[in-house]
Amino acid sequence: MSLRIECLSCRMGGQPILHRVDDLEAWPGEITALVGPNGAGKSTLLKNIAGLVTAAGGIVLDGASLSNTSFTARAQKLYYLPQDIGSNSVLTVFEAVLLARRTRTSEHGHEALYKVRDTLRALELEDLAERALATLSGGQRQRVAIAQAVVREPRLLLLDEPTSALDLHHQLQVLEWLSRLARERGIVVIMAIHDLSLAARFAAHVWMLHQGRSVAHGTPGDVLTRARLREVYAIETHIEWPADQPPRITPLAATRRLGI
Ligand SMILES: Nc1ncnc2c1ncn2[C@@H]1O[C@H](COP(=O)(O)OP(=O)(O)OP(=O)(O)O)[C@@H](O)[C@H]1O
Repeated sequence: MSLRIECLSCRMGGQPILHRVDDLEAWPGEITALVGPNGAGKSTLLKNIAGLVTAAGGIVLDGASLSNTSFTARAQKLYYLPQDIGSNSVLTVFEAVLLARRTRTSEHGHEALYKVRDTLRALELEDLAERALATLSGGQRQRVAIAQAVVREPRLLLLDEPTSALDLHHQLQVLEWLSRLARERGIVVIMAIHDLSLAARFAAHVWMLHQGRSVAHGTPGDVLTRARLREVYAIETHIEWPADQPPRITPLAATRRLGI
């Protein structure tokens, strides 16, 4: 399975948001990082792929256009994890993840319970299994949302800043686990992310958006250059690609005052 974006344009609130975003491809077994400054159009692009927003242009999954696929049929193939996942639910963590599993498959009995337990264990959520969602911290809630996404076993996983609320341990733990899942299950994972060091470390491909346009795509080394980060993010950076350590992209200074 691969996903291809062809000449995608989108308007929201009467305004053009995405402008002919073209020639982007994501492959199974790998994480594709979607990067760009605030308002670049990352969430809008993910919502387009998920079918939550109407767009003109092509979204092609496995050679077939998703644009003509019903929302229900899309939901069988993909899962979109939004940026805002606030919840006041009285469901427990276990019930919420089980419900996510059961709405995806019709399996009965122990299999769903095993899947839920495995997923909770992988995300270090076992100790929270009986807690109500409404009582969790932001980072705990975010890990439950990731569990709800993954337990459904989608073929295409769209994650909007999935590590934004996580501490350093859980950022690495979750991204290592997602990388392994992508590899083992052959899932296409597309993840919007602001931390460029994590993008460089975990993504095989990077799509960069700026002002609703695709400005670069390719390997992290090709896309995340000092010159491009200066142009797109208006920052000076120090970038290292050590052979024996993870890549480091350190922001040094903003090169112009941001309008406040
Ligand atoms: N419902 C809407 N109506 C009108 N404009 C919208 C709507 N949703 C988003 N926008 C605008 O579309 C542009 C892209 O927003 P989007 O949320 O896709 O950006 P983003 O790259 O995900 O940003 P961030 O990094 O801040 O999450 C922004 O200028 C935003 O204000």
